[in-house]
Amino acid sequence: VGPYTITYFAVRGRCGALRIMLADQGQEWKEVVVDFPEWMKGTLKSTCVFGQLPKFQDGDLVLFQSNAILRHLGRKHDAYGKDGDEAALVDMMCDGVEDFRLKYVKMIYQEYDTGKDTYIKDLPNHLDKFEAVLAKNKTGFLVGNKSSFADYNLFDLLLNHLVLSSTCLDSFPSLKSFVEKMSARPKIKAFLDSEAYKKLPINGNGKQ
Ligand SMILES: N[C@@H](CCC(=O)N[C@@H](CS)C(=O)NCC(=O)O)C(=O)O
Repeated sequence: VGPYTITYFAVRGRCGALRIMLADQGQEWKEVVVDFPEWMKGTLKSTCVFGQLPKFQDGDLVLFQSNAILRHLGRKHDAYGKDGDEAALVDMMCDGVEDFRLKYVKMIYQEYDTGKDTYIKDLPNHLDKFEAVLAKNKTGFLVGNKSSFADYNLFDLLLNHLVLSSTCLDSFPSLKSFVEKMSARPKIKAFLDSEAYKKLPINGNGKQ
């Protein structure tokens, strides 16, 4: 096992992308699973910088905020663009994925029953932005010609959306081929096929 430890609830949630990234980069990591009753006692929460999980340890470095963790891993594993300009574009794309993820999470946790259909109807207005970037770049990645943490983040969120609506990518050929290619990368495929991945629900409230 490498230097990495993820402390999180037993869900994919905000650790989906970073687990896929670690797997694809050939890294091993330790999982510390926190159950909700234990979390509610507040002891661990009081030690978390923003009172939330995930917590990520890289040796003595302790990090919170899932996107900061992705950036850290991007820097360490050469998945942050080839130069400063590409790094800026990777940041931009990751922030775009975060905006999209926040909308998804709001629908799942606050308005699943009343808002799911509208959310699905409105999805093309979010997907078309990523479709355009992939179609323009032509390499199969959001930025440059190799995978960055923004790709893993988008890939994870698209997998969630395919569970929500299996046909949602049908009119987005670049997104469809992006998901197919990412899914077929041998280490990602092995991870997605693993029990460790399959046993975890996507979200903490059982909605998907
Ligand atoms: N911006 C933070 C959000 C973290 C977050 O929302 N964590 C949730 C679980 S996904 C949490 O810890 N909830 C329990 C609580 O707030 O007490 C990130 O990206 O890591």
